[in-house]
Amino acid sequence: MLAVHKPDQVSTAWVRKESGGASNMTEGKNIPNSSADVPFRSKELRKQSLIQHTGLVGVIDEGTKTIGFSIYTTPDFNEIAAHRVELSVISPQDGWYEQDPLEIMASINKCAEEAIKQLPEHGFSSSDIVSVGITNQRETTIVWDAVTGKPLYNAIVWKDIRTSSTVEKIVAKVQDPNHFRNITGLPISTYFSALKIRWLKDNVPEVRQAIRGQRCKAGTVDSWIVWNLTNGALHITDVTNASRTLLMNLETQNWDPVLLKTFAIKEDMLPTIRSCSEIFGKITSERSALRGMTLSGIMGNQQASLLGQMCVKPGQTKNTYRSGCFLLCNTGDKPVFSRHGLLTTVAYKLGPQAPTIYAIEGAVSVAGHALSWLQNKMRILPDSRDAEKYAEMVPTSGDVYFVPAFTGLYAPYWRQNARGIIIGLTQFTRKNHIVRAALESICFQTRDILECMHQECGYEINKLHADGKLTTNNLLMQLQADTIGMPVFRSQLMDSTAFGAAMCAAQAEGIDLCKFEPEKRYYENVHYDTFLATTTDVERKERYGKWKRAVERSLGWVIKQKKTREHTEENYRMLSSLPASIFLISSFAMLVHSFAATAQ
Ligand SMILES: Nc1ncnc2c1ncn2[C@@H]1O[C@H](COP(=O)(O)OP(=O)(O)O)[C@@H](O)[C@H]1O
Ligand SMILES: O=P(O)(O)OC[C@H](O)CO
Repeated sequence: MLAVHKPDQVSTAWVRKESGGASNMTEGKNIPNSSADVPFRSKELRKQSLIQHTGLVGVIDEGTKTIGFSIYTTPDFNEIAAHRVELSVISPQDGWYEQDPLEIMASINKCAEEAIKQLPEHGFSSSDIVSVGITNQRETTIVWDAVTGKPLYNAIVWKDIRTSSTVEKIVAKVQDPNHFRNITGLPISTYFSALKIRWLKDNVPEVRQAIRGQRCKAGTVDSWIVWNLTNGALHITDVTNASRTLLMNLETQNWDPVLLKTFAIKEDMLPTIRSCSEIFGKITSERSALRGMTLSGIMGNQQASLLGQMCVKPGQTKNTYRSGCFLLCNTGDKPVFSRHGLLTTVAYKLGPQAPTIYAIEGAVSVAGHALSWLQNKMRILPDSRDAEKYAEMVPTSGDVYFVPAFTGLYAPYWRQNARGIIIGLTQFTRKNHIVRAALESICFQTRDILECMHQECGYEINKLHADGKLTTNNLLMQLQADTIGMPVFRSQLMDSTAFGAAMCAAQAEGIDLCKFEPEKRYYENVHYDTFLATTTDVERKERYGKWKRAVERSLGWVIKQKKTREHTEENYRMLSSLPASIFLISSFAMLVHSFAATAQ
């Protein structure tokens, strides 16, 4: 059941044609964005407000698949100019995902240049941009030479699993995948940057050489962008990105000496950790059309969308549906440590003196990516945007379940040895059933995480905020409500991530974008489409039970990790080179940490 939801009111039927914004969804190589492509889904929301503008904010949105630069008016939030391009992924081996750091910078520069060119037609110029914010894919790691400014290897992308065997070795040694959880909030997993930096150090001679010469810098993509935009003057990251490295102490919000020692990473390689919203410095790169502008916001993209969705009160939860899915639940100023596989992360810190707000997160590695796979590899979908049309042609998935564990399963399972399965096939199964099962897999994985969140935090989560490209798929949204038995509020803002990042950047300049309160937003139109559940408890229980059985069958498929370069490199001795004493030190330090925490 689908309804348009105005604040405090569920109104008449939603008309699909009004959703609009299709041009923003284009998956072409270059994704043009005209002035008509303001970030709202409904045409009615595109009305220019009559309020006095207080300057423009630019946002660099560096996603895994798409890079964009958008320019917004303040204090209202209207996207008046934007340019987006797709970013290539290099996959030299199964489970390896890399991106070219130079392509990242070239794309950012291109997007900024093209977006700025659109300003005069709206009566603005680049000098009206008062601040620039960055939001980026998290965990993805880049190392570069501080002297030449050149990358020393490709970026290793968050979902890359080349360090699986290292993870297994560490876990075997410490006997607990959660050994560092009460320091970092994270399990030991291929997902996080520490493992990637360590791999680069052990496997790339140029990196080792640069480390020896004290010229090696490492960081997540935000740091690489800032370094380049400031000609190497700033090596910084923000606390949300730092909280995804497995190197940051959640309590002190500094690099943790024990973890640095454990992964043999020198602190001087790493960026300084700053808040999400402050005046970081000026953009000086002569390659950038943003030269002379102030950089004042940095946030990991999933935390940015939590903020952009206005999930500012404990218990408020959002899910961003993109290549992966990322559910974050705001837990206020106290970190909640998970016992069921969720991550504890920094949600935001809106200024050096502002309180740190935490979130608990469940990450799903494969969501929209499953549709891309059906499109590009299986070729049963002409385009992932056709998924809704294909899935609607059948009333159910025909009892087919699809567990897209292409690189193992993330939360709440954290099983690297799982692999994808499609189960329940009969002679009547058609491609439409499989497409529908792929959509349902996104919904079931979301439910897995929501159940955990409920158990971990005790919050009565009774609605889910949804955003991300995939949410244009109405059937997906309806299936989601039907799977979890609660309303799904689809944001009318096309891009909550950019909104969160824009809020951060604007705030440092003293401009409040919507004051972080939904009711203070300057536009008064529809905020959300609401999708209401149409299933009964019994139906949900039965289908979810089957999903769980399918997941069971996907676990443990990989008996031994495939032999990769990582295993054959003579010089790769992560754990053999890791003296037992380090683990003793780390265990001792953990005891001290726990003791300190208990004493408070
Ligand atoms: N209109 C759509 N309908 C269904 N799926 C879509 C649509 N647009 C994008 N996708 C899916 O969303 C994913 C890409 O979203 P995007 O936000 O560009 O990715 P990323 O977060 O990785 O940068 C792809 O996996 C694609 O399959
Ligand atoms: O750009 P996305 O949506 O793939 O974001 C990736 C996440 O930040 C990874 O943790």
